[in-house]
Amino acid sequence: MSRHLGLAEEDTALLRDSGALPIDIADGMIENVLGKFELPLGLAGNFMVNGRDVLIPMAVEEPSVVAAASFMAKLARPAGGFLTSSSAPLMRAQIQIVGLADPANARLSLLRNKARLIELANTKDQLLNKLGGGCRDLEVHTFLDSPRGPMVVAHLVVDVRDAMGANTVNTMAEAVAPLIEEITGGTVRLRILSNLADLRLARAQVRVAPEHFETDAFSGTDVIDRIIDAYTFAAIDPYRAATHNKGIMNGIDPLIVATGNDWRAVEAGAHAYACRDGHYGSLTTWEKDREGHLVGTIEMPMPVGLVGGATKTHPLARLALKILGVKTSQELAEIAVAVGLAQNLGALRALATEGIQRGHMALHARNIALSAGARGAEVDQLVRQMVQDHDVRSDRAEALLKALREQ
Ligand SMILES: CC(C)(COP(=O)([O-])OP(=O)([O-])OC[C@H]1O[C@@H](n2cnc3c(N)ncnc32)[C@H](O)[C@@H]1OP(=O)([O-])[O-])[C@@H](O)C(=O)NCCC(=O)NCCSC(=O)C[C@@](C)(O)CC(=O)[O-]
Ligand SMILES: NC(=O)C1=CN([C@@H]2O[C@H](COP(=O)(O)OP(=O)(O)OC[C@H]3O[C@@H](n4cnc5c(N)ncnc54)[C@H](OP(=O)(O)O)[C@@H]3O)[C@@H](O)[C@H]2O)C=CC1
Repeated sequence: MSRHLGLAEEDTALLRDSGALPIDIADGMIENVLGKFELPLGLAGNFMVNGRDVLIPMAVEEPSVVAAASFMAKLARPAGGFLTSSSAPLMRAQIQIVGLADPANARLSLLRNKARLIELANTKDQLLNKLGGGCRDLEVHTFLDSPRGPMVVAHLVVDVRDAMGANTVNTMAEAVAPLIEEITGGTVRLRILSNLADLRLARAQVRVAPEHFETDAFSGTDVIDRIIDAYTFAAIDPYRAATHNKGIMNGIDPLIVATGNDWRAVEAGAHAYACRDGHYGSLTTWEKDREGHLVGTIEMPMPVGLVGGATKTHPLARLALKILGVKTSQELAEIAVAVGLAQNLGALRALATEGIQRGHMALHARNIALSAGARGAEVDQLVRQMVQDHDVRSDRAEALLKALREQ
């Protein structure tokens, strides 16, 4: 496996070693370090993204996630896998201005001084400028009747290149605050990025022919219609959309965690974007094309980096990026949404046909066996029995284990 992944000796040792994150590095990452909390790191296969085969490292505790993603990536391959694109890595930093008698006037004064403000912001990150990034634009939003009086919010729009960019844009926002006060005569309060990263979008699309969905119980066309009904349910009903989008994040979060990125930022952006039209809806769409093939798309914010945060400090995050073979944050973002799309399809296919429990519980049975106290070969024996009997429960696992040990 290591040879197939092109890993060096030390990479393989890192994966085998339970001490992949040295305690002194962990101690430098956060405060009051007590120890380390580990998660399984799996590898989803079969993914082809823009014609390139790519293995997906996934750090996750939930069974059947890696299997479902791999399964759907396999179904996607005959029609070319996933096609992706993305916008430039643009993040927004917000600067809140209060105490203004004349918000409309303040807005125009800020826009008149746009070039000065951008220039000042760009003095804060010479390296980013050299790399082709930097502050690109200024937007000004006015809230005339907030419960605390008028409020003006300036947005710095910053190309953060291969960083997630929170620290980068926060530094810029703090740097321009005094000039903003001078220009507007108001008082600056918050200076912080927005996690609604709606200018940093990643997109993926996939196409699957009906024959790949065919089973003994369902025709391929029937499965496609059922998947589209399932999607429509999420599109119209926020109670369903929350679960549907959770299924998408089942694929995305494990990749974000494995690469040392900030999953809270990705989650916040995803759900805020899902209600951009004033209605919480699906992050994906599922339709049938003229040939009767199922076509799925996803478009959502994906603020991820290859530098900064824990991406460089956590040894396994570096290794995950090496396995992915990505060179830019945009490539990583595009792969992340492709995995989210595959994961969504996996859940919809199962839910719309046989139901989620058979496939999920068969894999979850290992967890149940482990928590009942089974170890080594006992785990497989318990799993085999529970799956065969369609009876995956803790009390059953405990009873089976007791009987096994008494033999
Ligand atoms: C679980 C499966 C894939 C079984 O599916 P299956 O058809 O019973 O299994 P199979 O043994 O025939 O395997 C089919 C393929 O699945 C993959 N596969 C199968 N097993 C493995 C494995 N161990 N490791 C890696 N890959 C695996 C693999 O690609 C394999 O093909 P092969 O390689 O054999 O040619 C299927 O039942 C499935 O996709 N279920 C959906 C599971 C799911 O979505 N889980 C997420 C958790 S539920 C949740 O939290 C979200 C939800 C559901 O609420 C979201 C929503 O409501 O929208
Ligand atoms: N609301 C939120 O989401 C918040 C998140 N955070 C946290 O912020 C962290 C991410 O911030 P981020 O700004 O990415 O991290 P860093 O500040 O650690 O890294 C970004 C810096 O890396 C340098 N750099 C080197 N190579 C590149 C390159 N190719 N592209 C871009 N920059 C490069 C840049 O300049 P230089 O080295 O010269 O500075 C850049 O400013 C995460 O840990 C996140 O959890 C923090 C606050 C709020």
